[in-house]
Amino acid sequence: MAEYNRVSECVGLITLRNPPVNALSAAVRQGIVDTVQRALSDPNVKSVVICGQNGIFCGGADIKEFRSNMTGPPLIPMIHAIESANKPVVAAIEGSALGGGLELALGCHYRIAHSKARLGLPEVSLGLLPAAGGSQRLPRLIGVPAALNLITTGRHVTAAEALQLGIVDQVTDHNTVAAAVKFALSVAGRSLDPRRISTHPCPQQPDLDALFEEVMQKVRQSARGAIAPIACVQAVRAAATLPYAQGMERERELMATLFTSGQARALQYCFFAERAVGRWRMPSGARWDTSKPRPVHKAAVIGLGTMGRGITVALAQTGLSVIAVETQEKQLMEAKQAISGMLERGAKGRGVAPALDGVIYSQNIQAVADVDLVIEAVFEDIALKTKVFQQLSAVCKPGTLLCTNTSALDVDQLASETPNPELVVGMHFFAPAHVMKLLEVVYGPRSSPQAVATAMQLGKKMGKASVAVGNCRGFVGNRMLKPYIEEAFFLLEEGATPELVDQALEEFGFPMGVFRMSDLSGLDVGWRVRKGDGLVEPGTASGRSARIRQGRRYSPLGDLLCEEGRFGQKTGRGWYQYDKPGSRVARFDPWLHSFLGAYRAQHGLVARRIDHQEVLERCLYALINEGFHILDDGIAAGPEDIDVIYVSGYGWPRHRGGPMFYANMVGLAKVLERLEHYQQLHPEVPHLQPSSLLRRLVASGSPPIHKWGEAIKKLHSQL
Ligand SMILES: CC/C=C\C/C=C/C(=O)SCCNC(=O)CCNC(=O)[C@H](O)C(C)(C)COP(=O)(O)OP(=O)(O)OC[C@H]1O[C@@H](n2cnc3c(N)ncnc32)[C@H](O)[C@@H]1OP(=O)(O)O
Repeated sequence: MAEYNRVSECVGLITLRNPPVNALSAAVRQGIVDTVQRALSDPNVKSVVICGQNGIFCGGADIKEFRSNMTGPPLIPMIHAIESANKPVVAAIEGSALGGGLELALGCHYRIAHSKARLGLPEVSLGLLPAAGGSQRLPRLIGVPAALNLITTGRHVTAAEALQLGIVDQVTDHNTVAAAVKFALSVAGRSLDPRRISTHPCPQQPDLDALFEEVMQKVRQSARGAIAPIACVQAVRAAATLPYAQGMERERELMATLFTSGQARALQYCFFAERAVGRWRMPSGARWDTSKPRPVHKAAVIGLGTMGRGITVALAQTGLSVIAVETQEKQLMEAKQAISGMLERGAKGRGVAPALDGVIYSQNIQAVADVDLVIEAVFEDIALKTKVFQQLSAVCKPGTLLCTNTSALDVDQLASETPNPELVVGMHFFAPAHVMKLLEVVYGPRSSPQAVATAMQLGKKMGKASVAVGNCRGFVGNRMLKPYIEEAFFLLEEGATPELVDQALEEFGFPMGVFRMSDLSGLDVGWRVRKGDGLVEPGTASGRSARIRQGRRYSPLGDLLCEEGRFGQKTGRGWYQYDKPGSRVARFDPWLHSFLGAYRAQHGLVARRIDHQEVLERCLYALINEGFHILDDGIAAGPEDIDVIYVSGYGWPRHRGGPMFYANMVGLAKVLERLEHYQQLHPEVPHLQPSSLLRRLVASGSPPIHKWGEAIKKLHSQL
């Protein structure tokens, strides 16, 4: 919908009305077409202003419409009609002008923005390109290099940067609509030809071919298989080399391919999934909209190792006052220096003052007496954490929320050691905690809805993709990672190499394959866990029985590497070799390959040829299968929760939508069939046994992913 008013006697004011972001739905497009026509045909109107209601200009095309039959007037002729108008049309940009919203503004003759507004063409992040003329108009307005940067990254720019680039004509700190109306009056009657961007050539650019070649190479490298960034470069190239009409034809062709692609579906699914996980719910029936978070003004972090430092920075950057506690003086001093450095670097990047005064350092746990929330980040040891929780329960004011940063420990056990288990939740941060997007908020059976709501809200404030998950070993992310890593080990035993496995996974789109990732995080981490589980035995035994532990197939390869002191990058040796400890470039290691040969000989294993397809099926389907177990157990509320966790914290390629979305795309019946196939070949591997939920979903006709929730409920009620 678009509302029309005449203001200041001779300015037609068009207001887009489609909460919450004034997306360009069919009704809004129709409204714009009608009101523009009305303004242009009214002889009393000398100029026109277009704005959006509720302080937001326009969030772009209505993404929900993309999966239905599009009706209503198309965007391109609508924008063209505005640009060809014989009266000046001014866009009054508050809040956001994104995607089709900015394309609409580029069709206007002038653009006035509020200083807090953000502008951008983020279509690439939805697997698309700015196909309402944006890929053709923006390079003509701001030049090819700047347009390439904005269109291929989808980044949003501030009003100040937009002014500097020449996207907007004026920035105001005051009422944007009033400024735009005043501006519209001042330009009434002026020639509009120079203001019609589509009629301009692109600004001259020396050595265009070399520029495009360089950009294309960079984009291919960072895209990791995503096709939209490449199409964006091709569309801008058309703008730079073809007349406008032909450029528009190229834009249309490229968009036609992207629009129906699986990648666009995956990326748009991620967009909505990220928003859906904020609407969390617990098996008890508690939900986001019925649970009120507690106000948090002051927080504390206990333990200032790598995780505690990152968490302190993340909290301080939200403007909270933070008490950072470390009992050892030397470590406290080192942490203070490191945290100050991180705050300073972060503030520099964001052009703000560092929140150094927001952090108070203390060696004494008593200092946290009056905080609203504590995040304990001491060493991953249940006895130590229990002790800290007992101290905190004695020291903190009544009602203080006690959060534990743990990647695998039992949150409920910890809660049961405190007098108020309802105040305890897990907050599983990922290293480095001030950088990584993901936060798993872990609730136990006794966590109160208010405690979960508070942790979720705090996560959002810290800019995290926060996902509420149930309490189980490894929660969601690490629990699914276990079968994935185990399959990779088994593949090595059977004849694969770390290079082959990593290459298959990296070609799939992971930034790092499983072995390069393990080298980065440290092989000793898993070793310690396996030792704790009683799985590690001396490596001298041979044969099949030496590779069966606790009744299931077990590969001791990781343990054997650790026994050699090969902990990964930090020791300069792991699954690969590195120039020196801490170096990041992984190189082929002849030692590792002869070690694998000797290991296979010792255990009577005959190496066979393994292809990329087997690597992907075994590693990914084992991980996905665990995802189905997690859904069946009610640990994750829906497939979106799992997918957001994997895309934002585990490097799953976003253009493949997350593991559960991927399973849906591949076809549940196919995933089931391949799991059954591998399970027959490896009966001693329980994680290849298809989950009963997967079987039940296939038996009920493999409903599409957005219907899994209903299907799971129905299937559970039939049990
Ligand atoms: C045929 C096509 C031809 C031409 C090409 C044009 C293509 C496009 O324009 S594609 C769309 C490009 N626009 C975007 O990618 C912007 C997406 N939106 C955002 O980035 C943000 O929503 C925002 C910055 C505009 C506002 O952020 P915030 O205030 O944090 O709100 P939320 O993100 O939580 O969003 C609130 C609510 O609105 C829904 N929503 C947002 N944008 C759209 C949209 N473009 N279409 C449909 N719905 C949108 C969002 O999903 C939230 O609702 P739910 O919580 O119910 O999911």
